[in-house]
Formats: sequence, structure tokens, C-alpha cells
Amino acid sequence: MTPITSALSVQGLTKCYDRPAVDELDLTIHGGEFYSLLGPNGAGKTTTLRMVAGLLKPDAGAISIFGVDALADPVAAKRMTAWVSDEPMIYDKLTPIEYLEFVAGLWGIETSTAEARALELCSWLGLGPHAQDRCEGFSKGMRQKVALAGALVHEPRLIILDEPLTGLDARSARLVKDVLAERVRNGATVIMTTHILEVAERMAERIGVIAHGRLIAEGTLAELRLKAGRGESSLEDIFLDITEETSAAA
Ligand SMILES: Nc1ncnc2c1ncn2[C@@H]1O[C@H](COP(=O)(O)OP(=O)(O)OP(=O)(O)O)[C@@H](O)[C@H]1O
Repeated sequence: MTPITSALSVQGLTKCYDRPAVDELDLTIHGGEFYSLLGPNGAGKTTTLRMVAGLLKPDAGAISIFGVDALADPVAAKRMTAWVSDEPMIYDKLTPIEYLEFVAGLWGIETSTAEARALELCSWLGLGPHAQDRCEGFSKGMRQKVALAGALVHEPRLIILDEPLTGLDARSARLVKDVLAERVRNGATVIMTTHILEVAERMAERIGVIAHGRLIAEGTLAELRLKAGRGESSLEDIFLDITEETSAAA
């Protein structure tokens, strides 16, 4: 058996609309890594992550999640993954606890384990005081936290997040970041898009920058600084440098 070295491996991934949104993209995320995928608006980040999460069919390419061919065996791949977008889809008529237990049930998680995980996630994400209220009256930030909890309830090994901090206040954003950091400490792998570069700068072990559906830079912050020839610059400065040429060409 070939040893599995990556949590996620994407090769030649392609999706075209009227023009290529993702263009023969190669990407490797190591197990236990926090990886941030950055790029200008329209670069192809969401399209990439939706294909990885099994929500969008690629035109070409391969996706492997912990060695499982995600296109050939999407159910096995989905068992190991969580998908969180900035448009949370939850059931309004349920309370957070009911929702989490419902999602856990779909994954076949035993009731007592589901109850314990639901309570733990609600407490971590500061949902405790509202755990018994229906989600229909919740603010966007609270809905986002319920959706995140729902995505984590089956303890996925690969957590895929598309702009998870959009619309969250500082305290909620901190709670979400703490939960993600805790998951990574416990062995999970995170790939996250964000336009909040300070978050990528502080949390990500490696950063990938895409433009026009292609990876144009990748590395640790130190490596990106070195490549850009920019001593102690912020990620924002480096990002603007790296993407300047591609935005001028757009
Ligand atoms: N369903 C669709 N139909 C047609 N074009 C699409 C569709 N979805 C995405 N695109 C196009 O594909 C390209 C990549 O879009 P995508 O949403 O992946 O970018 P993004 O990097 O996530 O951008 P943003 O940072 O603005 O969210 C864009 O040019 C977008 O207009």
C-alpha cells in the first residue's frame, strides 16, 4: 500500500464557465496543517473548495482526501470532511442542540455521543445560553456558529472553510478561531479561504495564493517574504505585491 502523505491532494483541477474559473490547479495540503487559500475576488477559491467538498463536479482533474479518490468514492471522502461556507444552511425550526443531534444522527453517531458532542460544541462556540432556542431568530453570526458546530459534529479529519469569519463580531470570530486551532492541535487539517489577511498571517502554517484559477505563490509567511524580497513585511503587503501583476492583467 502507498503511504498517505497528504490530507488533500488536488491535481490538474479544472472548472470552466464562460472562461476557466479553476485552471489545472495542483495543490497539496499536509495532514495536521492549517492552510489558508488567498486570492483576489473571482480568483477561483470558492469554486476550488466546492469541488473538493464534493458540491461541484470538476471538468477535469483528480482530488484525493487522505488517499481516497473523492471523485470515485465521494461518500467515503465526505465522511472525513467538513464543509463550512459563509452562507450557513441550518434548519430554522430546530434548536442548536436538536440540529447538532440531527446531523450527528445522519452520520450514524450513537445518541449519547451525539448529545455530549452537541453540548460541548455549543459551549465552545458560546451558544450555550441559546442552546434551547429555535435557530429562526438567530443573527447571522449565531447561524454561522451553529453551521460550524454542525460541520464538526462527526469529527472530520479535513475541515474546509470558505470565508467562515464573514459577518462575525470580534468575540465570535475569536471563538471560531479558537475552535479551529484546537481541532488542528488534535490532528485535524484545515483549509480556509479568507480575505482577512491578519487571520491567515496569524493562523496558517502555509499560505497559497491563487489568481485566475492557478496557484501563483505558496509557502510559509517567511518563505513568501523571502520570495517577495520583503524583509519583515505584512502578509497584506506581500499579497498586494504578488497579485499586482495578475490584477493588472485582468
Ligand atoms: N455558477 C457560476 N456560473 C458562472 N460563473 C461562475 C459561477 N461560479 C463562479 N463563476 C466564476 O468563476 C470565477 C471564480 O469564482 P469564485 O467564486 O470561485 O472566486 P473566489 O476566488 O471565491 O472569489 P471571491 O473572493 O469574490 O469570493 C469568477 O469569474 C466567477 O464569476
